[in-house]
Amino acid sequence: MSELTPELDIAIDRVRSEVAELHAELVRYGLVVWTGGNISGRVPGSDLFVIKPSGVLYDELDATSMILCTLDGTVVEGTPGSHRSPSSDTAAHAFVYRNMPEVGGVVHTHSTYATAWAARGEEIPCVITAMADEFGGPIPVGPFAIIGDDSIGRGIVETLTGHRSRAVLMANHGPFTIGRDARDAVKAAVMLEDVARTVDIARVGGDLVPMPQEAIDALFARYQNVYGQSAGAAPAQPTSSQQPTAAQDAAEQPTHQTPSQPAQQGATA
Ligand SMILES: O=C(CO)[C@@H](O)[C@@H](O)COP(=O)(O)O
Repeated sequence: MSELTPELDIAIDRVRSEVAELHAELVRYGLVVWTGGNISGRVPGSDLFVIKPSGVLYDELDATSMILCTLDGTVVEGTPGSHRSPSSDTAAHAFVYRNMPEVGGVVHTHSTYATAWAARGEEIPCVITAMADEFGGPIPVGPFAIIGDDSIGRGIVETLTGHRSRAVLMANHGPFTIGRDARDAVKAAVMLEDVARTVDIARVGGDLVPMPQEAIDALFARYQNVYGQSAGAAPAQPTSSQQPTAAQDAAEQPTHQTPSQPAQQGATA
């Protein structure tokens, strides 16, 4: 296990806070009921990840209730939250982190429309530009696997390795999503449920109209590389009515020189 240096402690605390806060997004976007979903985040530069405790209500979650695990899914004893059992899906998340080094976050939900496609064992065809943007093609179905060993994680890795999609519909179970970090994986889960609902409703009304592959490729490339704000985008300037007065300016001058902050990272796709 990684040596617990002060720098690593800071990184762990940052991931704890982010993963804890992101669970509220699952509730906000209607992706979970009760405790039926989980998020984990890899601690960058280490062989550790943070995951939610099993069966704990989302409004009881905070940074200290997250559970620190090694990449084999073992709880790091003596760390905050380690008195509880980690998520039922800890083995699956750990398997993904061990086998997909580029993945920094994993999410699992039973969101309604995505889980309905999983119940049919049917991939979601890429028939809307929102899918091309976010997933670059269809949302694949993974094998039926039950909790208890590496089978769910193995199914996720075998399905998503080399696939553009950051989401997989595990047959008869529900969606798992991956991302470069936990926030990216949560975004994938949110966008997945949106497109699953749209395509499901569209299909009720009639035949789905396929999109040309070259259009899907072009949309995916644009969205992944151009959409949103560039990293160096200047922060929004206040409008004339919001111009601070001289007094406000003076009041906001720091009493000490703080190091200049890097330009605000713009929102990215
Ligand atoms: O899908 C399942 C159980 O089948 C779990 O992912 C879900 O209930 C959430 O469990 P946890 O609270 O993360 O242990």
